[in-house]
Amino acid sequence: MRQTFIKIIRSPWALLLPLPFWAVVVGLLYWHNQQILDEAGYEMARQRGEVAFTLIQTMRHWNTEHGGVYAPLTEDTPENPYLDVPEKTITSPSGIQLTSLNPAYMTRQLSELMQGSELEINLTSRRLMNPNNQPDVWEAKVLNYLEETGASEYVETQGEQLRYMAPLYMEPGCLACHAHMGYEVGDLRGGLSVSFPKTYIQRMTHELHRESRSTHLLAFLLLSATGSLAIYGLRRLLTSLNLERSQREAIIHERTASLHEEILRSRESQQKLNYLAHHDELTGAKNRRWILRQLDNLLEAGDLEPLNLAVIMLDIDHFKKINDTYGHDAGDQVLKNFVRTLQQELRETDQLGRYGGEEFLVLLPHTSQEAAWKVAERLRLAVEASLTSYQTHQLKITTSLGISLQPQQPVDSEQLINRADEALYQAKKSGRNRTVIWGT
Ligand SMILES: Nc1nc2c(ncn2[C@@H]2O[C@H](COP(=O)(O)OP(=O)(O)OP(=O)(O)O)[C@@H](O)[C@H]2O)c(=O)[nH]1
Repeated sequence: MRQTFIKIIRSPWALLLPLPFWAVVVGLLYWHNQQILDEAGYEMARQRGEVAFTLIQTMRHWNTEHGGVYAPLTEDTPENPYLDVPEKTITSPSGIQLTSLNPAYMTRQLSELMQGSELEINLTSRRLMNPNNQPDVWEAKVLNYLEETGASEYVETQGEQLRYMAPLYMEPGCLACHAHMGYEVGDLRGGLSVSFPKTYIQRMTHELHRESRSTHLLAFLLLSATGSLAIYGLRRLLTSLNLERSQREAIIHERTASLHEEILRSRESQQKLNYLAHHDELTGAKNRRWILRQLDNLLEAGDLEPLNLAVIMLDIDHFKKINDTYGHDAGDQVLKNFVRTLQQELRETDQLGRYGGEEFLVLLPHTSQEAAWKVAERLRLAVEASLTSYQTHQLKITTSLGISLQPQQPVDSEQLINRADEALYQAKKSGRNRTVIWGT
């Protein structure tokens, strides 16, 4: 989900994303606003119709309350043929003929006067006295509606006209003229319709519509631009975060690698230290400390029968000569080859260690004097037969060996070594390249 979001934001089309989004949102708001404006237009039309109706109705009340009013009898105001009241037409003391105008007659005259103007009114009747009050099709339909629902008004657009109609109910004052038609107080007698061109409302709402359009367009542009800017900012933030992350990853990678190297180095040096703790660096044989401890351990373990542990001390004959003749490096090579030769001849349980310089110790546990002699001789002969290649030279050496055996009366390691050393000394003294057992 998070990855998909990041993928969308980073796509080249992401900056255009706010456009359809805000087009839909602002479009809906605009549509809603249009609905409100249309409703406001309808309300304006209704109020205009209501005002006109109230004015006419107030005049009709006024007329009714006076039991009709007199106006001079003229060609435009003839006697009302549908009015059946006493003194319908009278003559004033000055000889002017005055005829009685009831509310219906007066309304009709007003309606005729208003004809052709922007606002027209029309009086309609349910039970006709005056055929001029015949409702048109729309009015007849609305009268039925008003009678059925008891609604106080009705507004509708008809073609290019907005039409408003409100009911007229029979009032006590009206009965004087209309009782003979069978009306009772409260009966729907007819209605007064008001009509005016739709353009009247359109004129008033046009400006509002225009303003609404430009406001919504502006809002759409601003919101889309802000959205695109926000996405642009987000993309930059993502890029910089990404960069920072890769830099951090590179640093971590680098540090991990160097840490790894460091660990390897320290492991290697630890291994070397461990090795050097037990071995002689030049020859690879066990070192002096180790071989002496090993001897102590063998003696302390106490599982050795007397005369069953042999210690051989051996020394290269005239080794100094090799150093002096061929150099120290040649001497080193001879020492290494010497150890290799000895190791090849020894069992796994036998221990070889460098005692010092060109002197070595071999520990032979569970070995009798006879067996130790054989081993020593085998070693001596192997060394004698070996050759060390150094540059163009093939160097030959011999070795002298002294053997000491653990006696009946136990002795310590130092005594055993001293005895082996003494035997070695004897071997050297008696001509070298030989084996001597201590005490024989
Ligand atoms: N190249 C080399 N020489 C060593 C090493 N350790 C000791 N030596 C040399 O070994 C020689 C031992 O000489 P000596 O003690 O006189 O004994 P040698 O010459 O073998 O004579 P003998 O033992 O009497 O036969 C000395 O010259 C030491 O410097 C080493 O690790 N490498």
